Amino acid sequence: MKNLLVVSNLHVYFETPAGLVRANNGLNLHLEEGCNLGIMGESGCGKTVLVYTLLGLQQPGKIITGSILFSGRELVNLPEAELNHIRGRQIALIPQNQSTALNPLLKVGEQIGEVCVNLNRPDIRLEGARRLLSDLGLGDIHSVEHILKSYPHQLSGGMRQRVLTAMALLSEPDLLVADEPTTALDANTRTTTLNILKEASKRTSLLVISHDLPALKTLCPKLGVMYAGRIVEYGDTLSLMSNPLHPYSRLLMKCQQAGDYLDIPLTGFESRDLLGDNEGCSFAPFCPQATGICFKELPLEVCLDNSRVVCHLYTQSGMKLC
Ligand SMILES: Nc1ncnc2c1ncn2[C@@H]1O[C@H](COP(=O)(O)OP(=O)(O)OP(=O)(O)O)[C@@H](O)[C@H]1O
Ligand code: NI
Repeated sequence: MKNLLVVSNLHVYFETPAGLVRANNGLNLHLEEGCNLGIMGESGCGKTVLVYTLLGLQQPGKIITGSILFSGRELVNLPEAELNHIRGRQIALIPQNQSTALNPLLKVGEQIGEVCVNLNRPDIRLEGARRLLSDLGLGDIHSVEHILKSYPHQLSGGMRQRVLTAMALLSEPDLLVADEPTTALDANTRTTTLNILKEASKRTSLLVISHDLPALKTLCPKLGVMYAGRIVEYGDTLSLMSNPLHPYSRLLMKCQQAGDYLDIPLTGFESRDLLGDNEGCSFAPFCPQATGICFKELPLEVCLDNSRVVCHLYTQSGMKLC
């Protein structure tokens, strides 16, 4: 299948008073057209930085090198005017926090109208939004009308999620990025959100960032595990879950089985660890299988059947480099 997104050796650094924060540090990933990809990793490993970099929304003070090919087009260093054309149109975002993502002072219908104007698509206007909202699980047209005339605070979490998803889908994007779509939701809203995203994935490819492994299992056939600014393992979601290869992935899966929540750092890894220019593997200090080389040399990516893993355990065994 053709790749929609190929990220190669992406570095996103921030200059801060404490030093250089290496938030994405040699990150590789690819997403095939029509195939959803999930990314999981504990808090602070650089997931949201990746999302904002894909959308060209990083703040001043950052240094970005590497390559982001989207539909064959290089996004790194693309002029703002051209990025503007891609952002929100070909790549859309459902932001992390649905309760603050909508303007509390404007009715939902007005906000959707604004999106249409920004997209320069007056043709889709509210008619398209009505259809989308109804396709996203509001079969009853009166409910749709009710939503359009409501202020965000008058809606339930599930309804706000439908509105945000409908707004993101209005431009018929090729890629929809959802940053932590189920975090901090009650069980009902979480189920609704998963159904909405499933419906959305009939129209577009999804990149889902989440701590919620069961949600990723439901939505994404492919999974990337992220640690300290890198994807350390990539593969089929089901096989990665049942047979993780990277020692960090093994730890993640074990914690999930035990029901631990990944907002709590599970390795003792802290943001300040992104400050050092590690010679070796960032996970080595926490890795039960680390050997001398892990502290000295950065492991290269190794390709196994359907997966990729960045770990000396596999480079040492003579497996094929990607
Ligand atoms: N503009 C910035 N300037 C300096 N450091 C930044 C900036 N943006 C992000 N960072 C740092 O980059 C690191 C990664 O942050 P990021 O928000 O991507 O984490 P995350 O994986 O999304 O975590 P969470 O799961 O908690 O959302 C953090 O240490 C953060 O403090
Ligand atoms: Ni985040």
